[in-house]
Amino acid sequence: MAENLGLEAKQLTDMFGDMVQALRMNYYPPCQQADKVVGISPHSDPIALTLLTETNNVQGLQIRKNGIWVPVHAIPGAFIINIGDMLEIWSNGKYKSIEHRVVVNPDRERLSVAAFHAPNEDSIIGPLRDLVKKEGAKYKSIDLSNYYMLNNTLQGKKHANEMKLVNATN
Ligand SMILES: O=C(O)CCC(=O)C(=O)O
Ligand SMILES: [Fe+2]
Repeated sequence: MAENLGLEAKQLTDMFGDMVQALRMNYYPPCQQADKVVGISPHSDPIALTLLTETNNVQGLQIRKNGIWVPVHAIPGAFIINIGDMLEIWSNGKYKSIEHRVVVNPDRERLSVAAFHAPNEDSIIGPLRDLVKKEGAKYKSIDLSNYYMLNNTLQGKKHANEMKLVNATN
């Protein structure tokens, strides 16, 4: 991913410092009125990178592409990799975090495990210096504790959008 940005791999991996990994297990009971509810509201993950697995192979994850909800057909047993808001910010907007939601199934329960990857607490969240030199910063730089204090509701791409500088073009 770093090479694709014209950087050395180390420049991106160094951003994680002593990396933090957090696991979330999600359980979505079946719902007879599945079309009237959501399993998880639309959001992007505020961290850097998510590895996700649908443990009982029931689909339900959808990503928002060009304003349209697209179902993810995961290969059974494979990880789904989602880019989080931090990677969008570090890459100065070259990588976009993915907005996603989960719909429920009328007949079957669904289980998933998400492994979130983020830097340790003394990190600064902001665009990588070499990218800023070339193209100017499109996002603010703030320390991690303040970053996590940004409104943490599940509401679209909250963190990425709040970090965006007003004059940035994309
Ligand atoms: O259950 C899923 O497939 C997605 C869960 C999710 O988006 C999350 O835990 O942040
Ligand atoms: Fe998520």
